[in-house]
Amino acid sequence: MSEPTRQNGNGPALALRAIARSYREGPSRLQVLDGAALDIHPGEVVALIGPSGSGKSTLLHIAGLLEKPDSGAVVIGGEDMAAARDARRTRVRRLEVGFVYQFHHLLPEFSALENVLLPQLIANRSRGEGRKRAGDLLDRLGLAARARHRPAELSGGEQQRVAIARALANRPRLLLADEPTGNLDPRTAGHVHEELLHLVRTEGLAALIATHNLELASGMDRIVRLENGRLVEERR
Ligand SMILES: Nc1ncnc2c1ncn2[C@@H]1O[C@H](COP(=O)(O)OP(=O)(O)OP(=O)(O)O)[C@@H](O)[C@H]1O
Repeated sequence: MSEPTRQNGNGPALALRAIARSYREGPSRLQVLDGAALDIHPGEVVALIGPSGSGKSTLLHIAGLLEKPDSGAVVIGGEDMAAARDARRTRVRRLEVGFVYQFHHLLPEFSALENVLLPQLIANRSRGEGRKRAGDLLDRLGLAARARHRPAELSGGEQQRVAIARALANRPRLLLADEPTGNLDPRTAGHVHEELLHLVRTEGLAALIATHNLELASGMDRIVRLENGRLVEERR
């Protein structure tokens, strides 16, 4: 199978076009997304805001190829992944998309370093190269001394930093994050958020970060708000 091609050029890293998604709700359907559209260019960090239940997680799952829209296009690197076959979607998801959740979802029996190494082994990177990348990312997140610790031996902030390193391990073009600091105390959340932004910027990624925290949102390049199933650019 061919490698996903990097057609960065001047095109967006992610383009969402007319995304619709509804869920069954008893006898009727709940239209969560109804024509949502968004372009994110390489190097851009976009905050995704909207009230609880407005569809932020649904939108992130669709952008991250974890879920399919009912209609619309999800263009990653110039290719519409909504129309792609499942094997292709899985491959692009593994190599091109990094995901950070509110809870770390690290594998408890593995060390921090191994948790960052694993997605690289799944993507067929050599163990040596993978360890180097994992060590480098943990180092940049201030976790050099914690690399051999298991998740249960780490603080909440440290666990989220490992989850961030894991998301970036395969050098994705796109980082998607769903309340990545929502489970941390405000001070730690601020620190981890700054480190996440710094890494995203130095790696030149595009990022879409859902947050309820308007202060964190205001530090990003743009803010988009989910409203009645559509994305509205927030004026600043
Ligand atoms: N798999 C599903 N089946 C049925 N309904 C769903 C499913 N996933 C989400 N929903 C519904 O879709 C709506 C949007 O949910 P979603 O989790 O995307 O919102 P959100 O903006 O991320 O909310 P929060 O800020 O509370 O995390 C909600 O009403 C939810 O109940």
